[in-house]
Formats: sequence, structure tokens, C-alpha cells
Amino acid sequence: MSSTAPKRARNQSTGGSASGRGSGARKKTDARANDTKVQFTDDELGLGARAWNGFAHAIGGMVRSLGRDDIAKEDRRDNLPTVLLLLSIIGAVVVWFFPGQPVAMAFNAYTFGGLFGVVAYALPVVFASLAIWLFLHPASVNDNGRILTGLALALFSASAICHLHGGEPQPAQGMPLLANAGGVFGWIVGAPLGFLITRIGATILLALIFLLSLFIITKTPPRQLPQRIRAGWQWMFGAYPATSTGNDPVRVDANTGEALDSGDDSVPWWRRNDSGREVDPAYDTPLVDPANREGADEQQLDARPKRRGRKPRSESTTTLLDMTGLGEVQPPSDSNSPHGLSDDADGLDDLFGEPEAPIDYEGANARSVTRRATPASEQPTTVIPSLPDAGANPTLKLPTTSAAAPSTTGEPTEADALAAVEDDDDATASWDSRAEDQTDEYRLPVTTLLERGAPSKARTEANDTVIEALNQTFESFNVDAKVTGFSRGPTVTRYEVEVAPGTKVEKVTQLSKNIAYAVRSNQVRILSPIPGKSAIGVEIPNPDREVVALGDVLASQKALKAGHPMTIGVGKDVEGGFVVANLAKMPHLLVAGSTGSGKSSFVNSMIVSLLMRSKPSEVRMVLVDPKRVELTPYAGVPHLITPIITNPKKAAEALQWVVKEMEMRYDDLENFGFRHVDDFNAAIRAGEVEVPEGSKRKLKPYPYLLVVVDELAELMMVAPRDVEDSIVRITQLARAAGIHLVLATQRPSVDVVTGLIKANVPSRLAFAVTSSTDSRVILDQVGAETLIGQGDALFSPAGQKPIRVQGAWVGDDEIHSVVKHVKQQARPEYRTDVAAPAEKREIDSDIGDDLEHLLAAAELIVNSQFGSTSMLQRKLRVGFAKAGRLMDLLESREIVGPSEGSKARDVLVTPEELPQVLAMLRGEDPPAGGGDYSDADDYREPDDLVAAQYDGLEEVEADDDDNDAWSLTGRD
Ligand SMILES: Nc1ncnc2c1ncn2[C@@H]1O[C@H](COP(=O)(O)OP(=O)(O)OP(=O)(O)O)[C@@H](O)[C@H]1O
Repeated sequence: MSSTAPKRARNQSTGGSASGRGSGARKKTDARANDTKVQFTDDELGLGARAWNGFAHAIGGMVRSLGRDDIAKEDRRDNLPTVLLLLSIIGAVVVWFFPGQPVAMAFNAYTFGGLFGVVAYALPVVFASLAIWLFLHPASVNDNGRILTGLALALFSASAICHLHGGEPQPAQGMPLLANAGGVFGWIVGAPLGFLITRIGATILLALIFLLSLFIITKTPPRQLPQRIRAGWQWMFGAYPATSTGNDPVRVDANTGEALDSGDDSVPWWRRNDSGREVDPAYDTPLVDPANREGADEQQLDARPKRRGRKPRSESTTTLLDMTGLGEVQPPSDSNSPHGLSDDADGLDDLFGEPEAPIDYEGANARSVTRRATPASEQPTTVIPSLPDAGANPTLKLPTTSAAAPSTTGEPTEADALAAVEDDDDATASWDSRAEDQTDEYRLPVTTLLERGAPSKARTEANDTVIEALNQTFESFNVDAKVTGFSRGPTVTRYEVEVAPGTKVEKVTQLSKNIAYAVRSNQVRILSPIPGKSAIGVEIPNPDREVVALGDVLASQKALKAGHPMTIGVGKDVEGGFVVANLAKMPHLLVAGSTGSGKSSFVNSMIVSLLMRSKPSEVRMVLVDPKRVELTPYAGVPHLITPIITNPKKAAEALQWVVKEMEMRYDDLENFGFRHVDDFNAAIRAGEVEVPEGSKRKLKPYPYLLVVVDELAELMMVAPRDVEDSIVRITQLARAAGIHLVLATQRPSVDVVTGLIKANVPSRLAFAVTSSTDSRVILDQVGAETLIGQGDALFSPAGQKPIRVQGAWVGDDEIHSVVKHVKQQARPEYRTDVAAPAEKREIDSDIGDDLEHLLAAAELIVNSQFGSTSMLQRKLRVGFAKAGRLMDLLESREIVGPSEGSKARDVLVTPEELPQVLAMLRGEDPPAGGGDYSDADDYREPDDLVAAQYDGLEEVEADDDDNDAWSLTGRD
């Protein structure tokens, strides 16, 4: 993998192709931007304001230096938190340090004490905590709105309780008395409630509201309380929480009705946005109780968010502006909100499910893109299909002017196809037991080892410019179509185009070249239609693309909920939803793309995902890296079953070992009467499997075995038939045995990815390729040639229709720290037989009288590194038959490789190892410092970077006597 980190897109301005078109539109969008963002330069501010700003930024900087300091300067919002911090300090001085002091008490009675009563004693802590949160999370508009709402509820309910139990003073009795009870607010809320439902009734109700406010502040749906506690545990002790318990409701696939236990909770009512989806973390698929599984389909479809009327977003943006009162507005683009606007600033929409107004573009055909509030009644009751992850940006809808507004139904979107490989329904037991297994020494890495990315943008100016360009193109070619919505992903934005009734869809698709011209990009991809929608999708690269951090993908609710140890973070889809996939469900994956397209980055994020989420007892790996540099960082991780294999020949042999391991597992499954290794493992964990009487064998679950080949072409060059045979055998049978292959190549040609391999590797991940032929080889269809590189990919899991994803990125430093952590947890237990030849040609091993000739031959060949029989004939003056025999003897001792026809044989031993080789041939002990060169583990290529990684590292080898694959699993 290249060490070049991708440019973080956070501050990239829009521009490039999109910036030049439609100056009219530009003016309008600028105007819109000015509507919402008021920013003064320092010079425009007075001295006092500048001094204040400096003070606030200094305080903010101090607080951030204790926490995260990765907030871009322009994202910081220090004024409000500074005010809160000052209030907190003043409050603490007044009520904590001078309790009973008459002046302090009078001050309190006419300020916060008068407003909130004795609750004012807690306010310094509340204000200080809120200030610290705001310093550290300035752009969490949705969170901030939610937290403020929750706090308001908490303060009012607590004050009201204090009023009811503080003598119920009336305002006429004076502020000091009110300050000793619930203050003015306590009186306002508590008095009428006490009157209506008695003091006891009001207290119970207020206590419940207080509890609810805590749930809102901490974003905890009541039924997720146990999970949240576990998440807290993980945060403190560095282990992933068990996310599913036997009592958890079961998530059900809308299409198949199958239970999917990895899914998210249904969106709690107080956090639904207009599309019924969670704004920030993922809450996508509703849960149904196992007892109620029958109605699952219905529930799922009902739960698909329906579009409702909404109130103007501009109002809520202003709310935030007013709230700060300091001329600062959260920039829309920084918001996590589905539309990139500060629409949830007041938090009440989320809280009470209030309808909100959509972003509206008046007259989609027209140039203008002014935002307006649309009365709820005008909103088409279109069902917006649910997205794969609630962190996603739902489609931004523009109003339809056509009478036949196509109603997108709740049909499955292409993202739903992922469910097949995302869910982990059969891993519940496994995850549960993993949680139980926390008693062992091994600790998974903490999530904080991975960096988090900048908040994603739901809309930028570039999008508006492209909409304008598209509509103009349709107009100038007299095609009655227009852009009615878009969803912005990290790399590309998909614009939804709807055609008027009677207009042929082909009229739009035929315009692809003109569209490309208009938007100044030759990487336009047209989907007709977008799966599940009556709309044409036009995917256009974002000039301001964003990097998808693996840390974000793994921290998504979707990934956290997925309990399967083989679940990896893939990236984000075009709608901005997180994509995770369970490698065990694929069950084998082909990764292909031209050089620089992002393959290695994917392989890295895949391996790091596994290291982050699974223990060596759950997942073991065989890494084959003929290029010798890509996987080097993982040398020595305890998940490895053999040192990273760099020699293509040994890799081919390792594949044969995998076949053997698979057969061993199969035998076991057959003997014990199980069909899948998961069932077998579950039964072992439940103590339901008994070994035959007299057997001393102690059963342990089989770990999944992942075999990663990072450059299949190199293997296919050396031993095409053997490699193909092994791959086909593994792929046909290994699923049930818990063995999975990931084959990566930058040469997706038919001689590398043969028909047989393709037929048996159903999941494909295609990165950018240079020709449509290559795309066909990988995906059986064109498309990958229009990808834009750097992690942009088409993902076709388990034979599903490809979906476009932006691969997750994990930096070298992150890889390094994760590897460091896992290496500290355990040492690898290498099998010596993995890279050892499975079968050897039967040749005469009796050296007999030929020892002298053999020693001379070995010396010649090793020193010259040239394994030629005719050279032996010439230099040793022996006949052809004798030279051939010597060569066979050298092969049987792994000094040279097998014959490759007329080519010279490979020499497998370096000149430095010659003394050991000669000693071995003579039947003597090898000289000190030498090793048994024929041992696969000790074999080292010249300048072998991977082997160098093991220098000084103690290797724990499995029992030599126990050469079968069973012991690979760590069994006794
Ligand atoms: N997911 C990603 N997000 C952001 N940038 C990426 C991503 N994947 C790749 N890149 C960028 O593209 C460059 C090349 O990626 P990578 O090394 O993974 O390509 P590759 O296909 O493995 O190439 P090669 O076959 O030559 O190793 C990276 O250095 C990085 O800058």
C-alpha cells in the first residue's frame, strides 16, 4: 500500500468542473449561503469583539488540548461555550462558596436561583459540562439541539419537583422563597400540575419526564440501556460490547422475512426525522419481537419512512443563531443532518416528530434554487426508501412539477441487496460467547485507535451547479426531464432525474455524452432506473470528494451491532450510508482493479477491521503477499497461522494445505453430525458435543480461516493448474467449514481470473479498471471502467447487483497502532506445515556414492543462484543422466525448485545458507546460527522484508508431532 495518505477533503472548496457553469445559479446559491451564514472578518469587528473572540478561542483551545484537538479552525464555535463556562464559574462561586452569605443569596434569588430554585446548585456542573461538550463538538448540530432539549426538560421537571416539595411558594411571597423551592419555572410547571393531578401524581409524572430527559441527553432508547452500559464498558476497558442478547428482538429483512439480528433498533419516536430515520448514528431497520415475527414483513414496510410535511429549515437555523446570540451559525455543510442544514438545531423536531419542510427548489426546471418553506399539504406523500444506515444522507428531494410524480415505493433499493452479506443472524451465539469470552486475556483494540473523519456533507455548492447544468442540458435538447432530487455520497452524487409522462427514458440515457460535457466529467455513470425507484440515476463525481475513515465505518451503529467476527467495514455507498459486510456470507471475494485504484487500501481496511473486531481464537488468517510490501505491516499478528507467505510457490502449497484443513474440518463435521462449522462451534460452546469414549480430545470451536491472496496473478504465473485446482476445491466446499478466500488482483484478465475461479467466487469488488473488458471479467458487466479510482468501487456481494461504494481508508499510522496492540495481546502460533509441500514427487533420496558430486553441485548452484542441469554437466563433467539425478536430489532437499521445462530451476537457498546446506547433505548438525533451511518457516528469500519482521520475535510453534489441521485450532 502506498504510504501516501489521501487528501482529507474537509476543507476542499468546491470548484473544478462544477464551478464554472451557470453564473445565475451561482449568484442564487451564494445568496442562499449568505442567508444562513453570517461571518465577519476580524477587521470588521470592533476591538472589544476581537478581544472577546480571542479570549473565547483561548479558552476553547485550552479545553480542546485536553480532549480532541482535530477540529478545523473554521468549525470552532467558542463563544457560547465560553459564556456557559463563565456562568458556571460565577454560579459556583455564588452558590457553592458563599452559601448563606446574604449578598450571594440575594444575587442567586434574582438570577438562576429565582428561575430554577434549588436546582441552581447543580447548574455550575450542568453549564460546565455543556460548555465542554460544545467546545469539543461544535458541529454536532443535531446532537446539540437534542442535548439542549433534554437539558431543558431535565431542568424544568427538576425545578417543578423542587417546587412541589419545597413548600409550594407563590411568586407573591418573593423571589428568595421561590429560590429555596423550584424558582419561577418550578412554579410555572409544578403548580398547575400539582393542582390537576395532585402532588404525588405530579411528582411521578415529573420524575418520568426527568428520566426521559436523561435518555434524550444520552441518546439512549430505554430498551438499549443494557447495550449502552456495555458500550460504556467497552469504551472504558477496550473490548467491544456484546450487542445482542438472547432476549433482543430480532430484526427482519423486509424482502425475505428472514431474521437479521445485526440490525439496528427502530428509530425511537423522539429521534425520528422527516424520513423516519435517525440522523446521526444508524438506526435503520425496525426490530420485531421474536414472538411477533409473523408480521415482520408488514412492520418493516410500514416502518419505511414516509415523507411528511415539514416546517422550514431556515427557522431552525435561525434558532441556533439566536441561541448563540453572538453572530455565529453552524455552517450547514458541517451538520450531520440529512440535508446538510442545521435543521435539527432546536431538537424539537426529533423529539416530537414534528414535520419539517424539505429543502425546496422552486421550479426544478427554472434556474432559481431558492429555499422556501412548503406547507405540509403541498408535500407529495412519497415514500422514501430506507437507506442502509441512518448515518446516511437520505435523498434530497426537489419538488416535482410533472403531474405524474413517480411515487417511489418501499421496494428494495440496491442497498438492501447488501443485507445478504451484512447480517449476522447465524452469528448471534458466536457473538454472545465472544462477550462471555472477555474473561480471557486477549483484549480487542479500542476504537479510538482509528481516526474519525470529518462530518460528511449532504450538499455543497457543487451539487447545485451540477443540478443547474443537468436541467439546462435537458432543456436545450428538448427532453422533458428534470432533476428531482439527489443523494450525495463521499465520492459521487447521484442525481435523480424524472421524465415527464410520454417522454422516453432513452432520451435521457442517450444524452450521456452531453451530460458528461455539461458537467465537465468523463466519469458519468447512468443508472436506468435506480433500483427500486422510478427515476434515472446520474452519478457524477464530486469535485470536493470526501475520505471515508474506517474508524467511522466501524463506529457506525451498523458495524457495532454486527456481532459476527468476520464482519468488516467496507465503506460508504452513494447515499452516504455505511456499508459493512460479513466475509463469511460472501463466502469468497474477488477484489480487482488497476494499479492505484484502491485494492490494497481495501485489503488493509479489511484486515484492520478483523484485527479490531475479532480475536485470534475466532479468526485466523493466511496472508499471501507475493508483492512483498503490501501486507508487511501485519507480520507477527497473532491471527496469522503462518508467517506472511511471499514466495508464490509456497503460496500455492499453502493453498493445498488449506484444502487439507478444509477436509479435516469436513471429516469432523461429518463425524459429529453437523452441517456447518457454526453449528458445530455453537454446540461445543453449549457443551453438547461429546467426544467418543476413551478419546482425550478436548473440543474447542474452530476459528474462521481467512485466506487473503494479494496478487493472484503472481500465483497463477507459477502454478496455474495447482492454484486453480486448490481455489476451486476450497471455494466449492469451504463455506461450511468456515474457510473463506479473498483473492485480489490488478490483472483481471481471463488467464488470471479463470472461468472456473469466477464461477466459484460469487462476491466481487471491482475498483477502477482501464477497460470495459476488464470490468466484464470482474463483474460480468461494464461499469468499473467509469469508476474514478482511489477507493471508488462497485461491490457485488454474493452475486447481487453491484452497488457503488467508496472504500474505507485506514492510514499507515492507524494500521501500525492496531498491529502494535494486537501483537501485545498475543503471539502468533505458527503452523510449520502450512507452507510445507503437501505432496512431493517420489525421487531417489539415496545419495550413496554421489555425495561428493552432490556437494559440488549444491555449491555451484547456490553460489551461482542458477539451477541449470546443463551447467552441472559442463562444470562437473558428468553426463546428462547423472546431472539430472543430482538435480532431483537437490530438489528433494528443497535446494532447488521443481523442473520448469527448459528453464533453469529456481534456487531456494541463499549463498549465506550454504554452510547449513552442505552440513545437512553430509548428515552433520548444521553450524551454529543456522537453521533447517528446509523448514518452511525458516526459509528466507534474499532481502525478504517480511521475514525480517520476525527477527527477534519468539515464535510459538504448534506441536510438531501433531501435524494434522486439528491442532491448528489450538486444541489439545
Ligand atoms: N479508500 C480510499 N480512500 C481514499 N483514498 C484512497 C482510497 N483507496 C486508495 N486511495 C488512494 O489511492 C492510492 C492508491 O491506492 P492503493 O495503493 O490501495 O491502490 P492499489 O490498487 O492497491 O494499487 P497497487 O496495485 O499499485 O498497489 C492511495 O495511496 C490513496 O492515496
